[in-house]
Order: sequence, then structure tokens, then C-alpha cells
Amino acid sequence: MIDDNSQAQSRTAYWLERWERNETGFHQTGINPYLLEFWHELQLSRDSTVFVPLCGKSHDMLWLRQQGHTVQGVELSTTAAQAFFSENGLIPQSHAHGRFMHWEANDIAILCGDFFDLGTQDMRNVSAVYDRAALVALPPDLRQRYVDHLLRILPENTQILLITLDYPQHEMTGPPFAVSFNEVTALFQAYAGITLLSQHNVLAQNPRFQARGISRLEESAVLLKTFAR
Ligand SMILES: C[S@@+](CC[C@H](N)C(=O)[O-])C[C@H]1O[C@@H](n2cnc3c(N)ncnc32)[C@H](O)[C@@H]1O
Repeated sequence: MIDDNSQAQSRTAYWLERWERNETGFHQTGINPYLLEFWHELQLSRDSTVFVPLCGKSHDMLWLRQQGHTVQGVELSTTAAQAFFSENGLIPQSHAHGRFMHWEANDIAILCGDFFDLGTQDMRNVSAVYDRAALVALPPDLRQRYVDHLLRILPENTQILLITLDYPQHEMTGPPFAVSFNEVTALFQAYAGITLLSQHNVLAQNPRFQARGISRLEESAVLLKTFAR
């Protein structure tokens, strides 16, 4: 039987190798359309801090910064973090921070290390979370652990804009994994009020998924408002 520690090591190795091999088909060159359409729903003040879990080198962090927010990502891969800064013409400062390496430029910080090593101190200024391709990057056995950890370290009354996708899981092995709106509800209902903002079939716009034999691809944007504890 494989223990938790060796499973975590092989998951880490999987993502680090993907970045080393440049297998980053999940990376979007533009800004995510749901972010553009729905971010205003959170009614955040400009000076709020936004946490971006499993951030990769997402350009969405630049857009969030352009809205005035301080941005804080967490990402396993140093290659991804360095690429984010260099590809966007930013020269980061770095220092060790506990089990993480902290990279920062222009009020965008990426903590390089494992999401599961984050603590409440790391999240103390956070008012909102933007999750695109984070929850769906995790296998089923890890998702409740991810949500429990996230909600344990976040301050109370935090808002989360979550984008998820659903497809017949037997048609493809993830990641990305299929995470339906019903599963999101089951994962978060103990912690947060849940509003489905939009749900669309997006298979026609996703040749990458069509090529993998997927017969249905549904994207949902969900707004979560965590309860006071
Ligand atoms: C599917 S990608 C999504 C990246 C980004 N959110 C985007 O929209 O482009 C998932 C990312 O999570 C990172 N990752 C996976 N497990 C992680 C963990 N436990 N802690 C921190 N980052 C992790 C991977 O290295 C990868 O860059």
C-alpha cells in the first residue's frame, strides 16, 4: 500500500515534470472570461488581497493586480513562478519563508511550495480567492482535504470565485478532473453560501478536449461566501 507521504511526493514530481517538459496546455494566453465577467460580483475594494491557489504562471494574476488588488499565489513549481515574472517583464525579489520560497514583484507574490504547507498566518490579509484550474487539478481523494485546508487557513467571510468543469470522467483521465457543480456544493456547503453564476456547454470551443474523445464539457462559475466561524 502506498502511504500518504509517497503519494504526495509522486503528485509533486508529476507537476514539476510537467513544467520541466513544458506540458502546460492548461495555461491560458488571455485573461479568463469568467474572471472578466464575474469579478465585480465580489464588490471587493481595490486594496484587497486576493489569493490564487495553484497559480501556475496565470496571466489572471496580472489582471487582478490591474484592478488594484495585492495578489498572492501558491505554486509548487519554481520554473512556473520564474516564468511568470520573466515573461511579464517583472524582476522579482526572493527570500525564504518557512517551507516556501517567496517571490515578489509589483505586489504580486508567489509562494513556491506545497499548498498544504500554508498556514493561517500566510492568509491573514486575504479577502478573496480566485480558483481557476486548482480544484479540478486535484484527484478525487484530495479534493475534500484541499477544501478543508483552504477553509481552515482563510480568514472568515472570504469570497471565492471558483471555475469548475465537468465531463464524463470515464472518457478521460485527469487532470483536469471532472468536478460537477453538485460536487462543489457537497465540498463547500458546510463552509459557505453557494451561488451558481453561470453554466455553459463549452465543448465546441475546446478542440483539445474534443481530440481526447470527450462528448460533453460543461464549465461553471461559482461564487462562494464563507460563513463567519
Ligand atoms: C492545472 S494547473 C493550473 C494553473 C493556473 N491556476 C492556471 O489557471 O493556469 C495546476 C497548477 O497547480 C500546481 N500545483 C499542483 N499541486 C500543487 C500543490 N499541492 N501546491 C501548490 N501548487 C500545486 C501545479 O504545478 C500547476 O501549476
